[in-house]
Amino acid sequence: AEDCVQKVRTDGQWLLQQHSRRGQFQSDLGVNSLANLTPSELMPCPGATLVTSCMSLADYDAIVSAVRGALESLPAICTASNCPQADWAACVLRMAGHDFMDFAAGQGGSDACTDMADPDNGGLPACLATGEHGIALLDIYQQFCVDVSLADFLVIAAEAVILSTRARHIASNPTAPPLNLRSSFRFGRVTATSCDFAAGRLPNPERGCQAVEDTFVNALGLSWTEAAALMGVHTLGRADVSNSGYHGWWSDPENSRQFNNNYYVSLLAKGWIPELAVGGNSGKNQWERSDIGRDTTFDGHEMMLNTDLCLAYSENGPVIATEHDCCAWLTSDTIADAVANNGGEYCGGNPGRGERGQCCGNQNNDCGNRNNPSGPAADAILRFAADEAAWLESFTRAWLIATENGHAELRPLGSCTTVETTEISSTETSTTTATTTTSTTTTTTTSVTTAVTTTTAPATTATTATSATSSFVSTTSTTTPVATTSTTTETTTTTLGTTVTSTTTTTGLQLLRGFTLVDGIDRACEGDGDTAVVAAANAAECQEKCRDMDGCRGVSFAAARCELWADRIQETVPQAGSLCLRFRRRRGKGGRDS
Ligand code: HEM
Repeated sequence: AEDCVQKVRTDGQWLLQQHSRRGQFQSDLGVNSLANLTPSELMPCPGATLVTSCMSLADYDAIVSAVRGALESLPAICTASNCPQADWAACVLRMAGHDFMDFAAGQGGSDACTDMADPDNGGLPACLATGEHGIALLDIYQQFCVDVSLADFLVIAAEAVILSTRARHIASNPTAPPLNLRSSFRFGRVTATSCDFAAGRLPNPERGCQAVEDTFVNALGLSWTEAAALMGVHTLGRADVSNSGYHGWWSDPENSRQFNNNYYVSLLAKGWIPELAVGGNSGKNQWERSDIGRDTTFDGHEMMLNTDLCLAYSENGPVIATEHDCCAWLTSDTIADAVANNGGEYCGGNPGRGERGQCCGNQNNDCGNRNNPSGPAADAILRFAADEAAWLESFTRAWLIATENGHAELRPLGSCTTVETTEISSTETSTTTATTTTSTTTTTTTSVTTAVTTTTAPATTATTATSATSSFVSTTSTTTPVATTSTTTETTTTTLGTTVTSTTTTTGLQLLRGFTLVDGIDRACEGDGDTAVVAAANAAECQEKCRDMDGCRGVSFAAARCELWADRIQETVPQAGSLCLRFRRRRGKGGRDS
C-alpha cells in the first residue's frame, strides 16, 4: 500500500488511493490477468456435467453446508480495512447476481457464464478459483461437479452465503424474519462454457435507472419493485477501485456481512451528494455520504451508484451524479420507520432541528421533494427500509425469476428420486402376494419391506413365487396431481389372479413448462388484476387452461377453482390448499410456443 498514489481531496474527506488494499492483493496474485477466462475455465473439473440430471434435498443441503462451512471458517473480525467474511460472501453472491443480469431474449441468465472482462466483475476469479482470503469455491465445486452443473452450483453457492449472512443477522436480531430459498429452488440449469454474446450486457452504473429498466424490467421481466428488491444484495460487500473503478461500502462494514435491509436504510437515512471522477477516472461517478456521520477514512468510505440512488430519488428524472448536482436526503418525518431501523440514527445524529444541514452540509439543492421521493421504485425502497419481511418476500420472488430465466427444463429438488413412501393397505398386505409389488414397481422402499415382513405369508416363499411367476404379472398405473407438493400414483398389480394396490406418494408439484411456484405452497395470488375463474380437476389442468389462453400470466388454484390471471401477479397471501403459479410462455427453437 506504500506504493499507492495518494492524493487528498479538496474537501479533505478521504484519501484517494490508486489501489485499495484488496485490489492490490488481487493484483499481486495475478488475478486480473485471469479476467478473460470464463467461470468454467477458471473452475475445471474432469468429467464435469453440464446439466444436473438429478438432485435431492440432501444434495442441495450438502452443497450449502460445504459453502457455509468455508465462509464461516474465515476469521470473524470485521473492520473497515479487514472484513474477510463480507469479502468472500459478497464475491460469491456477485458471481450469481451479475451472471443472471446478462439474460436477454432467451439467451444468457444463470448459466455460469458472464462477461468476466466487465470491470464490475473484476476480482471474481479470487473467490472462484485463486482464493479470496485463501478460500476458493473451486475446491468445493470439485466435490460435486460430476453430478451438479456449474450453473446450478453457483446459484446454490449464492443461496448458501445468503443463508449464512442472514443467520448472522438473525443471531443479533432474534425476531428478524427468516428466509427460505430452498423450498422454491429448482435444478437443471445448463452450464454455458462460453458466452461471447454477454459482452456489454451488464448494466452500466453510469446510466442509472435507464440501465435498471433495460436490464431488469425489459430483459429480465421484473417489476420495478422486484428490481429494487434484488438490488438490496448490495448490502453485502463493497466496490473496489481496482475492480470496477468505484469505491466504498453500500452499508457500514458490519452490515456488509449481514443479509438484511440495511441497503434501503442507508439509501434513506443518510445524505448523499455526487462524487465525480472516482479515482481520477471521469468515467466513474458515484454518490458519497454528505451527512455528519460519514466516515472520512479511505477504508470506511460509503457510496451509492447511480443505479442504486436513482431508484428512490428523482429531480426531473431519476438522479445521475454527473447531471444532478444535488443532495439526496429526506426529512426524518418522511422516513420515521427507516430511522427506527437505523437504531434511531438519522444522518449520523438525531432527528430534529437543522436536518438539512445535518444531512447535506453546504449542498443547497435537494434531489427532488424532501418529503416525497419520486424515483421509479421509491415506494418499494420506503417499504423495504421499514419492513424487512416485505423486502424478503419480494426478494424471494425476484431471485427465483432471475435465476430461472433462460432455463426451460427445471425441476424441483427430489423430483428424480421421487419416491418417499410407499404404502400397502392392510388388507393387501395380508395376502401372500404382497411381495409382487417389489417385482413390478420400481418404487421399493423401506416401508414396503416393513409391510412385507408383517404379511401372513413367509417372505422367502413369496419372493420365490414372484420370480417364478413374473410373466403372469400385469400392472396398471394412474397418476393424479393434487393441489399440494405431492403427486399420488396408484399402482394395481395382478399376479395369478390376486390383486394388490399400492399407493406411491412422490414429492414435487407437477409444474408444466413455463410455470413457477410463487412464494411456496398454501399461498393464493393476490392483486387487482383481471382474472377469469374456470373449473379444473387439479393444478395440472388449471395450468393447461392457462397455457391455452392468450396472455395468461399465471394461475391461482384451490379445490377445483382455477383463476386465470391476465395481469402480472404481484404478490401472494397465505391460504391453505392454494397454489399461486406464475406463467411465462417460453418459445421453442423454431420460435414456437410451448
Ligand atoms: C444495476 C444493477 C447492478 C449494477 C450496476 C451493479 C454493479 C456493481 C458494481 C460496480 C460492483 C462493485 C464491484 C467491485 O468493484 O468489486 C458490484 C458489487 C456487487 N454486486 Fe452488483 N450490480 C448490480 C446488480 C447486482 C445484483 C442483481 C446482484 C446480486 C443479486 C449484485 C451483487 C453484488 C455484490 C454482492 C457485490 C459486492 C461484491 C464484493 O464485495 O466483492 N449486484 N455491483
